[in-house]
Amino acid sequence: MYQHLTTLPLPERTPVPVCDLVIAGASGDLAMRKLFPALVQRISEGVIPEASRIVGIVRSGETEDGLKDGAATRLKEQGLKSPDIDSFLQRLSYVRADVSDSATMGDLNARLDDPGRVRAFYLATPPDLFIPAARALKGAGLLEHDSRLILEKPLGRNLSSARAINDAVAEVLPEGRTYRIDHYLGKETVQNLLVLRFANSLFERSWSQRDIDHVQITVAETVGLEKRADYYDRVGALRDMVQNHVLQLLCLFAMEPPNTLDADAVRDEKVRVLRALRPIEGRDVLRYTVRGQYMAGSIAGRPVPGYADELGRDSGTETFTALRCEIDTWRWGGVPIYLRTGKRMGARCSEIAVTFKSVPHSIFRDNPEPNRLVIRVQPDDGVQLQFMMKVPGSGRLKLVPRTLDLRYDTAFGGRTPDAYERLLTDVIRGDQTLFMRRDEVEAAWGFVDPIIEGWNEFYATPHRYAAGSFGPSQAVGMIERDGRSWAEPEVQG
Ligand SMILES: NC(=O)C1=CN([C@@H]2O[C@H](COP(=O)(O)OP(=O)(O)OC[C@H]3O[C@@H](n4cnc5c(N)ncnc54)[C@H](OP(=O)(O)O)[C@@H]3O)[C@@H](O)[C@H]2O)C=CC1
Ligand SMILES: O=C1O[C@H](COP(=O)(O)O)[C@@H](O)[C@H](O)[C@H]1O
Repeated sequence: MYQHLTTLPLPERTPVPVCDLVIAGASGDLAMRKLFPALVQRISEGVIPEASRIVGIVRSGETEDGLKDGAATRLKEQGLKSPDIDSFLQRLSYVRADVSDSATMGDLNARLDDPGRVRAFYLATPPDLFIPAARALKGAGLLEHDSRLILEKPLGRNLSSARAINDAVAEVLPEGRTYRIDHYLGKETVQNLLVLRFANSLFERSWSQRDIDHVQITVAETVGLEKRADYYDRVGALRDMVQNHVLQLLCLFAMEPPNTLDADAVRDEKVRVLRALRPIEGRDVLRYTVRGQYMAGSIAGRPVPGYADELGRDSGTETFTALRCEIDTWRWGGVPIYLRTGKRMGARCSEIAVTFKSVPHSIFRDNPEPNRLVIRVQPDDGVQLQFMMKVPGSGRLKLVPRTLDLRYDTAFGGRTPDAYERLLTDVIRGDQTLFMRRDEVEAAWGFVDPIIEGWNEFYATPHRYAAGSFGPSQAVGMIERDGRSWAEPEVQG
């Protein structure tokens, strides 16, 4: 049905210039699972030019050959092909340095001997290193020319620590060369949200309180702590997922049309959404938020332990949160936006489900169900539109809801690039559209901070939910109080 689409050429973008990409934290989980695979892919496709170099910063005493063997093993485990891995390894070298100490960066400085190349430093390190690392790189003279600095999330753990990082970074390089990653922005379907909204007049005209009853944004994961127990237990679901990924989805969903696709035009509109979010403060957290922590349960028939067992101790950290938000603007006034995210849920699913208002008057005996548009971010990325149809042959116009299901893979075929593939090449190209500007990050913390303060005062203990469910019953109660119910994501067997 969508065969003709597969023959359309992909849009051309400006070529990626030759670069030196330096990764601090090159032996870490993020580098091994996300950054290296993305680079293998981009190099094998010829997107990153051959002359480019990847330099990993490590602190261990292991030899370069040993480090490369370790990287090759991890990449093979992830299903990447040996010739592609070899091609990546030819461009990869390591230097030993402490990224927070400029005195240790002599070798790195010597390695970066071509000022004509685009130079980017990726801090895939614990976030408490962002300030000392930025200063040390500056002190070593490495942030000159057109150098770029890439910062991973989470940027701080509240507004004041985020500001401190942003201030320190601003002292060593301008905002135009600072790339704050939120990898959700690199996901194809998240970018498709811009196209869906602003390249189709059909939707934009209905995109407001006039036609939309409510919106549900779900980012559900089946994984638990993985190997990040210490990090996660200090952070929790609100800081780990809502402050960044979930609020970014909300921004792209709700923002006004930007005048152009320029980085600042898009980011100006996103920041307006964040600033218009109605604060949830004090005791309101009991009404408009839910905290949860998973107990033992089963996912897809497999038993999984509870959070405290995985962690090895009791904890008051939330692994699930649901919020009822409102955006105080003319476009969105009165439209509840329900957000929920959690670990160890019944299915992995990220989606934005939009429920439109019911018809004002039904001329049928059956009441038509409201139209629903589901923007599926992952898995099975695509767009589903539910509307009412007549049951064929039904004499009295019997109505049923049916869904038009447009899936990315069916529409386009081929492989969908991982978010980091897109983001890494955007840094090298110098395109900041899919990166968070400092005011965005700070506005997001400005919304999240009062919730955390309210939790500390009034809501210290999260409710329990069984692993494999979609969160605690209190989250169901929160939406049912409004006479609505959660859209249950499809559970995969
Ligand atoms: N892993 C993930 O899926 C995600 C991670 N992130 C963020 O990415 C960053 C990295 O996370 P992750 O890879 O999981 O963490 P890891 O703990 O696995 O890796 C951290 C890396 O930083 C290195 N490092 C620490 N201190 C220094 C230093 N002073 N100088 C040089 N290198 C140093 C470590 O080297 P050494 O081995 O010598 O200690 C290690 O390679 C964090 O900010 C995290 O929040 C964000 C999203 C997802
Ligand atoms: O940033 C993070 O994202 C992952 C989820 O990313 P996804 O691309 O797999 O949806 C999450 O598991 C992790 O806790 C968080 O730090």
